[in-house]
Amino acid sequence: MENISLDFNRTLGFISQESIDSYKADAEKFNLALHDKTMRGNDFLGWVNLPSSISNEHIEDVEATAAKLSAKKLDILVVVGIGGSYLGAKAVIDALSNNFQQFQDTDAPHVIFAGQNISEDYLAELRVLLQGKEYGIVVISKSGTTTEPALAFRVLKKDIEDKYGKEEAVNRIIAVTDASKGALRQLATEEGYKTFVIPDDVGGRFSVLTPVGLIAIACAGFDIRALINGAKDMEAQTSPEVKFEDNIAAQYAAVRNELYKKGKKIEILVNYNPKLHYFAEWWKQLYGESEGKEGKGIYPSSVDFSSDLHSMGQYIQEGERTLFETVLSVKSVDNTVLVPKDEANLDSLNFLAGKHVDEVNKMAELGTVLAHVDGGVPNLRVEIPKVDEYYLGQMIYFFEKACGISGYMLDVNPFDQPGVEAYKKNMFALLEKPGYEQATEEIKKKLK
Ligand SMILES: O=P(O)(O)OC[C@H]1O[C@](O)(CO)[C@@H](O)[C@@H]1O
Repeated sequence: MENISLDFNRTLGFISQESIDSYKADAEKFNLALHDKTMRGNDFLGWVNLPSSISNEHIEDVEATAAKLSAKKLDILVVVGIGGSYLGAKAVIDALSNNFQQFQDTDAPHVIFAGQNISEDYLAELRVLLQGKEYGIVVISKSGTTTEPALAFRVLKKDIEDKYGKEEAVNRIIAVTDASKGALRQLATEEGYKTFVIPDDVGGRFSVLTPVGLIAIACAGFDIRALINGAKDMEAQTSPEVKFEDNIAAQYAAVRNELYKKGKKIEILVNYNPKLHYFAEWWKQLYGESEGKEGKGIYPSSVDFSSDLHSMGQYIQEGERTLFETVLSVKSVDNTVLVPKDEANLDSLNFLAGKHVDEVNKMAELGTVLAHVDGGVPNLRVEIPKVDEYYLGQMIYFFEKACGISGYMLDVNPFDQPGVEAYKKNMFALLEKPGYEQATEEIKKKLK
């Protein structure tokens, strides 16, 4: 069985192999610390051995729940959540779905999302869509109190109860939340929703392999066992028993930290497959929320190539030299399109006649890497044999483990997110939430 692989040779013109190797001791120490739970944030390390600890009974429970919902012949499943409570599911479902899935008649429901923004138009247009559809809801919140999903669910809960009646609505709602605390836990218990627990020791951005991601991915009709198996294999391949020189998670952490020390402050995750757009969104939260602390951290960015070569290509080629790229390179595609010969050849593309379109994409990828490296942008490459559940599972765990090691190399706590509270406090003060009277007064003075 092939594995995903990491190639950082096109960073060696900017940093040395010796400098990368100098991270060996730290990388191995920090990897071990993730398993021994001996460093900061050690209350949130449940993800480290999660893949190998998921029981068959749990998987069967998730699959049975998905089957029960699907038996209702749902047109749509609405997943309500924000941040890590939706990005993992969105990333995996998008990566595995037909590019035009919304126009496909499939046995599985179309999975769409809500509560990931505060757009009145989005919610209004979703409500209209749902009126004419058979649907269910998965509402996900680890804290159970995040405003965006809570607001969306308050609206959608009333709608689904109005449409189906209270009793049937309960059969169409699944809650994924804390085992014992939070508003969503209380609501789910009072209403009698089928609930799944987000383990206390797994933070949102690391929770895609818990019911947070698994329920929606299973309802979308995808193979969560293969996803978990990929993650399980990568858990083994990046364990502390695997030494630095063979451990791609440790190496990725070392290379990105050495590039950061050399002034490369922005990492751009690059894909050449539009289905991976939301994988980058998931990766941005994972790294941005784990490392952006104490005035430090690589800023995680992303582009969709070759499309964004026509929008961001100029900056990446010739802008401020604080960038490096990590390219997600998919080895094999699922379909075949050959370039046809055209007698008139007005577009002068007959030199491509008979080639696979993916061959053009691959040469665009290689040509871009060479141009960007020549332009002063170090390049790493993660090769993925194909985009399926198994290799997505490998990718998820690879980036999670590397993130933990990298955050410790940066000397931050990778597993908290104190900075996310600032906007919430201001928002509640401006909305005059009860209990925020003093904050309201202060913020209004600030606005005068
Ligand atoms: O699942 P919850 O508790 O609603 O949190 C959603 C997201 O909001 C954050 O807590 C940030 O506010 C993320 O860490 C998390 O993934």
